[in-house]
Amino acid sequence: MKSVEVYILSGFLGAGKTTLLKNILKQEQDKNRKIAVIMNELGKVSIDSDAVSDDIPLKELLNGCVCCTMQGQLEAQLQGMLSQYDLDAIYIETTGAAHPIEVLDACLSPVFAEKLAIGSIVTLVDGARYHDRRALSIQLQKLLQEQIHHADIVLLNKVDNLSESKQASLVFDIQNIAPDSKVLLTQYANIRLSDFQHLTRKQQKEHQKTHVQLDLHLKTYVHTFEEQIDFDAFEDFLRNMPDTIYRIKGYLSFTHSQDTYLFQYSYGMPLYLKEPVKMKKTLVFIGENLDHAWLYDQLEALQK
Ligand SMILES: Nc1nc2c(ncn2[C@@H]2O[C@H](COP(=O)(O)OP(=O)(O)OP(=O)(O)O)[C@@H](O)[C@H]2O)c(=O)[nH]1
Repeated sequence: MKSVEVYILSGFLGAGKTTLLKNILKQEQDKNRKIAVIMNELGKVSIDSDAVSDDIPLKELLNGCVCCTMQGQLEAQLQGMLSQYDLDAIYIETTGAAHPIEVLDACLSPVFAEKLAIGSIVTLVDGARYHDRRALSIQLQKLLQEQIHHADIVLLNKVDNLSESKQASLVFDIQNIAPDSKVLLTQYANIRLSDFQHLTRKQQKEHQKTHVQLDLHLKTYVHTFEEQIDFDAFEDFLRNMPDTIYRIKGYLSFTHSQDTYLFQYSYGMPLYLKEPVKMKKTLVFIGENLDHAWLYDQLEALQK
């Protein structure tokens, strides 16, 4: 019986996991391989699921992290996919707060032992964020380190935001943490399947368990706008919000235009992309110790 390859895409919030997944799915489809995707998001609503075309089986695990509270659900999803489809590979996109080994553990249930072949753990690192990692809380720094330490391949991504000397020093730092891992410098997570498929998996190393809810205090907040908002006021809000908001994504529409925009924010960088389809105007925030009442008031005020 052939076994289904499983790949785990890991990396901190906004590092480029969905960008990588899109690249990979295109290459897998060009090779006519049958692929399924499991996406795990910390928030209650899914923003990234559009990255996966309708002909690819997709299961979403929302509002929690597979590495702690949702391991059982991941096992159930894997089981369901294996019985429903004849697959070549399953990709699991973890939340930015996930510990890759905990996710791996959930895939190693005795129930699947003969059906799944763990391919590799691919960890993405946002170059500029990693360079400034000391600004993050100790727990988050530890998490970034663990995500790198357990990777079979590390992508130092967003190198377009890094000077050559910073790139070199970060590769050195990463190789110190993960001496046996392959490290690639990437822009928009542009790699080939052969870069990460059929790597020899390392032995599982000892790891320190880091739970999203208990240790990291990472919280999510979801806000839905009824009305269009003022663009300049929104940009002011972004400049003034606490720097412990690490990630925002969702859909917006502004008073100056009839268009809907997909909005992405990671590590200080906002990005607005015109969205052809009208979407509910919902933003998901992820950060440490989020003050929900403050966010609610600030965001509601943007509609006035
Ligand atoms: N400048 C630059 N931006 C990038 C690069 N790769 C990804 N991005 C952008 O970074 C933002 C976050 O990328 P995603 O792929 O959504 O990141 P993610 O890790 O899936 O994010 P979460 O699921 O929220 O953890 C998006 O706006 C991407 O277009 C890169 O190499 N350079």
